[in-house]
Amino acid sequence: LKLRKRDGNDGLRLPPGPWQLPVIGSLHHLVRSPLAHRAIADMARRFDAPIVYLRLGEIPVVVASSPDAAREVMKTHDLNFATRPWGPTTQAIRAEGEGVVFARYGALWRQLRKICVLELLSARRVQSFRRVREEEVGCLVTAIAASTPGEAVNVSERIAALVADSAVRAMIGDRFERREEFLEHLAEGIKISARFSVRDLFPSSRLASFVGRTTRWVQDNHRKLLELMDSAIQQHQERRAAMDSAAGGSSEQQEDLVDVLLRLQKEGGLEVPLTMAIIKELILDLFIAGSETSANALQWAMAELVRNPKLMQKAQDELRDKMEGKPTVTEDDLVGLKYIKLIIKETLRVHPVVPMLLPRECRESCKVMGYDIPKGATVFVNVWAINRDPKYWDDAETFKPDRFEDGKVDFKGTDFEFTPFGAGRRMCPGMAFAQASMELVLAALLYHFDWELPSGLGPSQVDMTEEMGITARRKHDLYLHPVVRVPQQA
Ligand code: HEM
Repeated sequence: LKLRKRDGNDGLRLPPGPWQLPVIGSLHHLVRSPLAHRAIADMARRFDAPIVYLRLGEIPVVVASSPDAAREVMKTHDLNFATRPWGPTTQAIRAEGEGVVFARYGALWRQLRKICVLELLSARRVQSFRRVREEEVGCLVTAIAASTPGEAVNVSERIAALVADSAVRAMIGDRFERREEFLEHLAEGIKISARFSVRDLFPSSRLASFVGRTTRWVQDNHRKLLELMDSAIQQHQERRAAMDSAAGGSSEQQEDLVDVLLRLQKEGGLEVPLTMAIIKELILDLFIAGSETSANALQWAMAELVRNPKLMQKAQDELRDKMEGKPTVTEDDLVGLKYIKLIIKETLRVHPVVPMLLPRECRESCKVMGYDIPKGATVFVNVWAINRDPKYWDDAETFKPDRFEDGKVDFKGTDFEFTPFGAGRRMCPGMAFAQASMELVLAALLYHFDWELPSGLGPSQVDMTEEMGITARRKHDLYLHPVVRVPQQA
């Protein structure tokens, strides 16, 4: 790995980066390691640089790799980096409505963001889905308790199904007839979107567009998902109309997120009208942003705990002391529990499921850490590297939830050595939603069961191989034997 010349690029002082080849730029430095966050962390360490510059195909890419660089991107110059790149794949599928996650900075994004923060993902709304979460977790515990004795349970699969089911109920409601079909296409979409799209790296090349089959797959899948959203919306409208006429126009019921959006659309008065296309994209965005992330974080948490039986025991002792044999875990029981929260924080430090945050784009040339960042560059923040940097963390590679006990560092977006949800204007608005679902699931799994590894496997042998999809997830499913300790009341 040689240092690319720092100067000499139109007089710009670009951040250091590896040497480049014509056409492909720095791509060859990443092909051997599909886990880009690791390869780029390695580069930053070798250059001893807080920020790294690469060129991936035609795209200039800058990766902030220290807390100070992260602060400059997400606080000092937040507004300048508050847009997302708009590559050919995004363009192709978001022709009618941008959604919020990949929306460009502007009036539409500002409005959708406000709707997310104030209406869809607010603490009050998250609280309104408490019954959904408790019921779904109850079903999970029942299913695990009923599993065949002596057979290991696929914990990864169970967690993913629970998170997806809870999300469908909160977002589209209990009665969506095409639920299975929707979840299947969503899973397929998540798989395809994780594929590398040649066309996005060479947006001006017609050849890349020709070989870029991924874009077409993504497009087909997206079209199908939109059609399914159409039918969900139609079902909502029919139900609402029936209820309104039965109740003389004053029906009150628990709203799911589609209900909320349809109500806001009807009330009107918004700066940018909420079209059906926007509503559909927004709901899909929330599904994709919300399910994979929380499910993967929970799987990592369980894997870390079986690797560290003493920590698992500590969490179980706290839960079982507090609960005194109560037959079900409810969200009231979580108040005052400390260790579960520390475990979730430490999981997101060691396994930040969105390891380089989502890409931002530099709107106007500016300087970060004294280096020139060209207009149009794609900008990432390598939180995976920052979260494991021994300059900021003692014993950085070790899973130690107790490190957060003094409460000094949190993931709320003000401590730049720890931003698994990002920071600033584009920070994750789903933090409260994620926390509520992760805490209850983890508490129930640890309270009702003890967990044993398949025979012959010691804690240090638990496979922790990582795979990059749209999130950094476990490559292999986690299988464990549950032993019921506190039976759940039917
Ligand atoms: C462990 C769980 C989660 C993690 C680690 C996570 C992490 C993130 C990260 C890193 C970003 C990008 C931030 C940036 O660019 O600075 C993001 C954006 C976003 N997340 Fe989450 N997220 C989680 C759960 C959720 C949930 C449950 C929802 C909604 C139900 C959600 C909705 C969103 C949305 C809408 C955005 C886009 C925000 C924007 O671009 O303005 N996330 N999330």
